[in-house]
Amino acid sequence: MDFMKPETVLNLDNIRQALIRMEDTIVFDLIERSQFYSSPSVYEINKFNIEGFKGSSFLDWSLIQMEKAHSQIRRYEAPDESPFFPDQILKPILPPIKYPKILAKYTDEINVNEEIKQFYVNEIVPQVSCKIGEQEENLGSVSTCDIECLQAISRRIHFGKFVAEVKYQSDKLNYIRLIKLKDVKGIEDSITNSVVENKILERLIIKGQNYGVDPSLKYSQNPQSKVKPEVIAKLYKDYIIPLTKKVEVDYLLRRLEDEDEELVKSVEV
Ligand SMILES: O=C(O)C(=O)C[C@]1(C(=O)O)C=C[C@@H](O)C=C1
Repeated sequence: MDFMKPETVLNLDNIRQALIRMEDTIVFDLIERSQFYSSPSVYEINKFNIEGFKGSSFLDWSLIQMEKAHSQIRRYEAPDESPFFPDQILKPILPPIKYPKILAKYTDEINVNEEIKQFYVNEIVPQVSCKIGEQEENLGSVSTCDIECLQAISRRIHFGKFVAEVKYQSDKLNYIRLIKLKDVKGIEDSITNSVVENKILERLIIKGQNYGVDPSLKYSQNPQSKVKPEVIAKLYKDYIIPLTKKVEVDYLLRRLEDEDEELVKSVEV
């Protein structure tokens, strides 16, 4: 898909292909994280005395520095990128890109990164790290690895906005009615496709089994998967897919803010 060509983005098959490709990134990033100890110091508030950063963790501090640098190279101008600290990012050094409008005007306000950070730290880290505890010399590596994981998961989850936009466009009158009724359950049901969800979970098990082992050991007695494939599938089932759906619902609930008023009025509820 090409963000300069909205028709390639607003296509459910293309979006689902992109989501499948993102599974690879996420699975590999989690495998990277599994080399390290859980490292609670990275997440503890005020663990290190960093000037001007009272109330933050070392991870937050690292993430802010990274987002400042990435914002200057235009990362957050792309419609598929959402910063964790939107009020801290800087103006790009490179000239702005004029992306055509694909999503509704309030898109940047739909941001679940705080929830992503919470489940990443509280659920993912303890389940994927090789050991509970820490190794002082690895704290920096842990935080850079965490940033990779968080950015990949955030991009995947916020892709829900594109899914929601396609679904809205393909069944506008029904969605306008559901949105006017504030029928959250109705919207949730209409965006849910259990067949697609089950396929994702099955595929993740296979990816975890294949990507997580040294290919030369694949047929040995004890190939030792680096992250248990079931753990990856369960993280998707319990957090990544539900949060993607939350993004879709949150996006749709506001969709009439960017719709023709006459059309909205004409839909009876
Ligand atoms: O592919 C879709 O239709 C989506 O809405 C995305 C997604 C997902 O998170 O992968 C979420 C909800 C659907 O039930 C199926 C899959």
